[in-house]
Amino acid sequence: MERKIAIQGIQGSFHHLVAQQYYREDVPVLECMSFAELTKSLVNGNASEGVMAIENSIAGSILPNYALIDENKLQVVGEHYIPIDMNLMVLPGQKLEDIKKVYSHPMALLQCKEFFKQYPHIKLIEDADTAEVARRIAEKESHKIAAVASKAAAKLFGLDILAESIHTKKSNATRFLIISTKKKEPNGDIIDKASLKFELESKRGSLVSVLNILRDFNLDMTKIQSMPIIESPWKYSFFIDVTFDNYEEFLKAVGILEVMTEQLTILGTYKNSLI
Ligand SMILES: O=C(O)C(=O)C[C@]1(C(=O)O)C=C[C@@H](O)C=C1
Repeated sequence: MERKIAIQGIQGSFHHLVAQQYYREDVPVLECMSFAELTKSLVNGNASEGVMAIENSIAGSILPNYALIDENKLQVVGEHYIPIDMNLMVLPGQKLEDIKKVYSHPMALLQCKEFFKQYPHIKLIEDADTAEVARRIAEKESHKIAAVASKAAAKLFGLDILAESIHTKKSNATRFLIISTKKKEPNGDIIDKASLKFELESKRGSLVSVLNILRDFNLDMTKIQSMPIIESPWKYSFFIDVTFDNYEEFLKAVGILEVMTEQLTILGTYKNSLI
C-alpha cells in the first residue's frame, strides 16, 4: 500500500493544499495536529514524507520547525511555495456583529492582525489548525464563533465566508519544505538548491568569511536564519539556503565550509521552486 504524506492539520488546511499540488490531488495524507507530531510520524515510519511550513511572507520564520528538522535529523527533499488567502468563515446565518471569538492557527492569526484591529471586541484564540476549526464549527453548529481558513475549508465544511482575503498584505505567501528521514533519491529532477546548517565561533569576521566562500563559488544565499544553541547561551547556529547552477562548485564550497565552520550539516539538496 502507498505510504502516506504527513501534513500539519486536516483536509482543507494549507498543508493539504500543498500536498495536493506537490504530489497529486488524491495523495493519501496523515493528518497531524502539531508540527512535533508530524516529525514524529516520519521518524516512526508512519509516513514516507512530510509537508512542513517554514516561513510566511507576513508572519516570518517558524523557528521551532528549524529545531524539529535538526533534532530529528530529517532531510529536506523539496520545497513548495503557495499564495495564502485567509478568509473569515461562520455557520450559515451568522453575521459579523454576532462574532465574539475567532479561532485559528497562530500563523494564520498573525497574518490577519490588521483586519482584526477594526474589531477589538473579537477575541483571537490560537488553535492547532485552520481547517480543523472550520470543521468543528460545522459539526457543533457553533454560533458566535468564526474560523480563519482557506476557501477550500469553507466549501468542504459548508461554512459561509463573511470576509474574504483578510490577510494584511495581498502578496501573502508561505514556503513549505518537503521533509523525509532519507536523502532525496535521484529522480531526474535538477538539483540547484541546498539547505545547510553550521555553527561559528564568536570571532570577528567569521560569518563574513563564510559569505565570501559562497560568493567565490557562485552560490546565491536566499535565506539565513540564526538559532540560539540552547546548551551554550549567546552562541548561535546558522541555517542557510543557497541556490546554484553548478553542483560541483557547490560541493567544493561545502568542502571548504567544513573546515571553516563547526558541525556543518547538509540538511538537503533539492530543486529550487521559487520562480
Ligand atoms: O493551519 C493551516 O491550515 C496550516 O496549514 C498551517 C499554516 C502554517 O503553519 O503557517 C500554513 C500556512 C499559512 O501560513 C498558515 C498556517
